[in-house]
Parts: sequence; structure tokens; C-alpha cells
Amino acid sequence: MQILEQLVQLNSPQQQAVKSDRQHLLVLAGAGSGKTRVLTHRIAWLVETGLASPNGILAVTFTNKAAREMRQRVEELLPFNPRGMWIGTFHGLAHRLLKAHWKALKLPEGFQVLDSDDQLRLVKRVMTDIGINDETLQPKTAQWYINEQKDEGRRAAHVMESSDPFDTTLRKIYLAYEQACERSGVVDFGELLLRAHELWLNHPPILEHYQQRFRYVLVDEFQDINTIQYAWLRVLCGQQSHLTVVGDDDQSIYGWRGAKVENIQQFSKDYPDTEIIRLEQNYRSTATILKAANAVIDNNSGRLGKELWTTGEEGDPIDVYAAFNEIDEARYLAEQIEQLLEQGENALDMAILYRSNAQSRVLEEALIQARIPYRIYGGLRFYERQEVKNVLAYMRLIANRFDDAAMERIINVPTRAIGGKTVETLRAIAREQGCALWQAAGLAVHNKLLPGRASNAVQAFIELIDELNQETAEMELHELTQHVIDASGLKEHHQKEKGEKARARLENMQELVSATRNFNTEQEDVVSPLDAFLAEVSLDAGERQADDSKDSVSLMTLHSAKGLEFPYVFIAGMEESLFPHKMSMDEPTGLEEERRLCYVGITRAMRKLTLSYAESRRMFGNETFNRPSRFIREIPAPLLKEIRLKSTLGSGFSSGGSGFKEEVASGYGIQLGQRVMHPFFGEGIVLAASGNGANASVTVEFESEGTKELMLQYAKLSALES
Ligand SMILES: Nc1ncnc2c1ncn2[C@@H]1O[C@H](COP(=O)(O)OP(=O)(O)OP(=O)(O)O)[C@@H](O)[C@H]1O
Ligand SMILES: [Mg+2]
Repeated sequence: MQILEQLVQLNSPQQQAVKSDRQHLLVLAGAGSGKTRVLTHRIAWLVETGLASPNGILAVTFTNKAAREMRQRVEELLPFNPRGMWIGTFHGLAHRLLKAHWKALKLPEGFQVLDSDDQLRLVKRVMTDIGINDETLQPKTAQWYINEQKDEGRRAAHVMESSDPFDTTLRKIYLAYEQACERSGVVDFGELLLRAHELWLNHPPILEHYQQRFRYVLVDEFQDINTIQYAWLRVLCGQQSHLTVVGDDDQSIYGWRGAKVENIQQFSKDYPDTEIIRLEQNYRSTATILKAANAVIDNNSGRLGKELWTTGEEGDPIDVYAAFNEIDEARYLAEQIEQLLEQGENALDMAILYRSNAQSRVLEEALIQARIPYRIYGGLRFYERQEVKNVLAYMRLIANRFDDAAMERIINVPTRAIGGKTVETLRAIAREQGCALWQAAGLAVHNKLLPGRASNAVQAFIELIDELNQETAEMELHELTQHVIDASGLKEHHQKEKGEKARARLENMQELVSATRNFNTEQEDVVSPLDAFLAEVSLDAGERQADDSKDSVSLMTLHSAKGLEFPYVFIAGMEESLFPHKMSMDEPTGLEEERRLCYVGITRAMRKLTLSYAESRRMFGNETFNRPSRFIREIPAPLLKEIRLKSTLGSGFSSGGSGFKEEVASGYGIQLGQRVMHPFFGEGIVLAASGNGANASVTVEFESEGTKELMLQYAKLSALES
């Protein structure tokens, strides 16, 4: 058997986990110890030995990307192509169930998924509708509250009445929001899980069907599962199914989103027969990287206690770059990556990780300047770009006329003389009648509730969508998308705009067509390709980018790096207040979660890890000066190699650049960090200096021209007030 040959490559506790016949199995192990690998091998083992049919397997991973990889690995391990396995994220699987059982759940057949952007918009609108001023209560707070309730499995009707007026208001918004979702036939992320859970509770025959089917359920990254997800799993598994979970308490990083690491301990209480297997050998990182990771996490309390070891080589020390500011940091990282590329390394093997999405812009600029291809995960997702969302909104309206969010978005895009006032009237009608905006539009036209011109425009819009629907009924998904772009007027609209941005918009819309062309759904049994695609888009965690195919460096937040590995990892912004983040620094649980995030970051690196921090950083429009992150200090010094700006500056730099000021540039009135003006290159900032007297030169990062090294004697730089 093919799988038996593969198993030889696993160590003995890994094999034990793969072959365990215990009904409940918990693999508790640190980063890079092969948990995910155990899961894929276990699936292949179950299928090839005939213990399970592919149909009987349900596996849950954390991202769509991880799910695709898992499916691919399993396929590689098996001599045949297994069909019928359900592998996906909690949200993805829940969506699939909702699509299959929309009737039982009393959802419209074409219901759509709201992403968090759309959700916020809807919360805002609901607040206006019920007369709550968004200055007294921020819509984001209400959104947060709603999601928190749903993660705990509570509907508005279940939330306890409170004497606190703030809570009462939040509850009121939640209630109105629930009704608005119901009216428009949309579900948000939390709702997917909640409904999937209610499907089990309220429809015993359906539950029984899936209990009979899924005899083996496997969960990766179990430490980040929240209350409703765990409840859903437990009900699904019932008395008979086998449940395997793998996780690492040290990598629990979603506490802020309702994840409960305690579920790891709860698991063996809920299932007293649980076999617990620990894996302690790390196969991913060099000994140096591993020692650093162990040292950092050692500062946390209340751990379940695991040490990782490796037989791998010591490897290079961890570089720590002390950047002058964030621009210098980005430049340095780009330079290091460039060098690796010159040495023949592949960009796919490199990742820059950061704590906050806001850090990515400067990093991107440096990479663009160095002509290094990169790809951002998370951040502004491809599907969140305005022009892409517009096309998607047309598609959503074709799939479901009651999708108010989609309708509001494009009713006047491109402009078709439906002004804010008209939309306000439609909203009022919808509110009064308790119906969707689409129905309100029909009513308004029919009963002549709008002025003539507006009425004609609304009528034309209704016809446009109905026509698009008819014309595309028989089309393939990518033809439909192309047709929507052409016939909606969006293409023409952007063609009329001028410049680079407009061109990028047109390209992005075309990229959407490619995305639909390449889209394969495995769920054609229950869902139309259009519905499946729209769902994938909403559930996509920023995994798709416009230039998906090129070898490129990955940029992502530390959170989205979970489960991944790269030979070369750079963690940028290792500064107090940024990482650990200031919002979490002051209370111990927050700080410990930040530290786990740091542990996740460090353990992504296989061969070489580089950390960097900036002595000053401009972010959100403010300049801040922060000390290097405590996490750097928690790494034993012998593992680190400090790197500073050009060596000629020596210690002068760390004492505020005074050495440079006195020795080299006294005649020029220029110091490190100084803002300067160049007659040709414009404004910039001095990053480094070298040489003396007539040979004195400086490296300046210009705002629009990039980094240049200039001879001071000739450069005609003038110092600016900073
Ligand atoms: N027995 C083994 N022999 C050789 N390589 C292994 C073995 N087990 C795991 N690996 C490799 O080690 C790396 C880490 O494995 P894997 O991603 O499964 O770890 P993990 O425990 O899931 O990590 P994380 O906690 O980060 O998710 C992978 O490249 C994997 O292929
Ligand atoms: Mg893993």
C-alpha cells in the first residue's frame, strides 16, 4: 500500500497518531512538529485502509489555502483521486450546509454572504434607521458586539436584558440588524456558524444524516476554535464519530475574536477516553531559530508545557536590524531580499511578516522600487477593491434581488441619475413595508411615488438587472462576469477615466474574469457556480491577488502566517507599542497573546530569521519613537546578530547621530534623519553617511525618487526644518 511506504517517513509518535483507533484523539504539539502532516497522513491512512470512505471524512482547517493544500497532499498520498471528502474552513463548510438546506433554515435560495465591510455598512444603516447617532455609539463597536454574541452562539433574543443603557442600545441594534439581514437574505460570517449549529439542533433527521455520513472528523489548529464552532463539532460527532483534533496552546492567537484555548483542556474532559499524543521533534527550523522561539514563549505562564527539540543544524544567527525609521527598515529588507534573489533563491521562499496591516504600504514601496515581485495576503484584499466589488455587486444582485447591500452599492454606479434623495425614498418605503430595497423600487415605480425622471431611472435599473439575469442564464461563469462588466456600463465608466489608476481598475476587472474562469467548485451538487463563487469571494481571507501566478515574496500579518512556513522570514516592526501592540500591552492576558503571536512568527522560519525595528516610525500620520520590542530581549543574546546602519557611523548613530554631525557633516549642517531638499530630486530624509571631507557622501531616501547615494560636496542639499 502506498500509504504504508509514506508512513515510514514519520517518527513513531506521529505514526501512532496516524494509526490510532481511539475514537477521540488529541495531538498536542508545538510549532513545526508535524501536526498538519499527521492530519493529512491520517486521512490518507483511513481511506486507503478502508476504515473510512472519502465520503465519510470531514476535515476542518483554518484558511481556504490550507484546505486546498490539505486536499492536494491527501491526493498525492493516495493512489487514486478521492472524491467526496469535505475539507474546508468552518465558515466554508457551514456555507455548504446552508446552501444544501436553505429551505429547512428558511433562507432564500440565493442568500448571500456579507463580508465584514458590507456588514459594517449594514450596521450603520440599521443604526440610522432606528435613530441611533453614530457619534454616541460607533458602528464598529456595534459590529464587534454582534459578532461577539454570535461567536458565543447567542441571538439577540437570547441576550439577557440589562439595566445598563449602553448594553440595551447594543441589543436593540443587534435585533434590528438581525431583521435587516433576514429581509435582505444575507448572512454574515458569525451567522453562517450559528445557522449551521441551529440546523443540527432543530432538524434531527438532517443531523442524523450527517452523523451517519461523517464517521471521521479531523480539525487542525484546534487552539483557535471558538464556542460555537466547538458546539457545532460536538453535536455533529455525537456518540459515534471519530474526532481527531491537533493544536498547540502556544499558538492560540485569536482570543480577541472569541477563540477559546481552554477548549484544548475541555476536550479531554468532554471525552474522557481521549488519547493524547505529544510530538516534540521539530522538523521545520534550525536549532537557533527553535531556541529563540522556546526562549520567548517560556515567559508565558499557564502553558500546557512542551519543549521542542531538533536534530537539525545550528544555522545562522538571527539578524536584528536597527533601522533609523520605517523607510530605512523597508529599504534594508528589500536589499536583503534582492541579495538572496541574486544568490539564486526563489522569492516564493521568503516572507515579510508584520503586526499591523498599516505597515505594509512602506514595505510595498521599497519592494516596488527594487522591482521585487510580491504578494500581499490580507490587507486590502483583491476582492475588496472598489471596482471589483462593483462587478461582484451586480453578480450578487443577479443571484439574489433582495441583497440590499449590493443594490445600494451599484444602483447609481455608473451614474444613472438615481440620486441620494431617491435612494432615501426607496429606503423609507422598504422600512415601512418591511421589504427589500428591490421590492421597494418596484413599488415606487408602480405606484408613481417618485418624480418622473427618477422613476424612469429606477425603472431602467430594474430592467437592466432583469435583462442581465436573462442574458446570462445559460452562460458559463466567466462569460457571465465578462457580460456584466460590459453591459452594466462599468467598463465604459472606467475607460472614460484617465490615468494609471483607471487602467489598473480595468485590469482588476479583467482579473476577476480570470478568477471566475479558473474557478472550480466541488459542490456543484448543491450550489450554482455563481453562488459558489460569490461565497468563496466573501470567505476569502485575502488569499487571492492579482498576480497570483508569479514567483513572489509574501507579505502578511503575523496572524495570517499561522500554519505556514518559509525558508526566509523577516519580521518587521519589532517595537514596543507596535509589537507587543499597545492595546494589549497593559494587561497580562493581552501581552501573553502577543507573545504567542511572536512565537508563531519566529517558528514560521525554516532556515533564516531576520528581525527589524525602527527607532522612529511614522504611522497613521504620527511620528513615534519606541524602544525595541521586549521580545527581542527575551531571545538569548548569543543567538542574535545586531546590524546597524553603515559601519562608519559606529556608535555615533546609537547616541542620536551626534558622531556623524560633528565629524562629517559639520560644514553642511546635515545630520542623520534630517529632512533635506535636493534641487532635482525634491524632498528626502538622510539615512546614512560615509566618507570624510571631499569624499563625504550621504544616502538619502527621496519621497518620489527612491534612495540615492550623493556626494555631499556636489549634491546641493539644503537642510529643512523637520
Ligand atoms: N517525520 C518527519 N520527517 C521529515 N519532515 C517532517 C516530519 N514531520 C513533519 N515534517 C516537516 O516539518 C514541517 C512542519 O510540519 P507541519 O507543518 O505539519 O507542522 P505543524 O505542527 O503543523 O506546524 P504549525 O504548528 O506551525 O502548524 C513540514 O515541512 C513537514 O513536511
Ligand atoms: Mg500546522
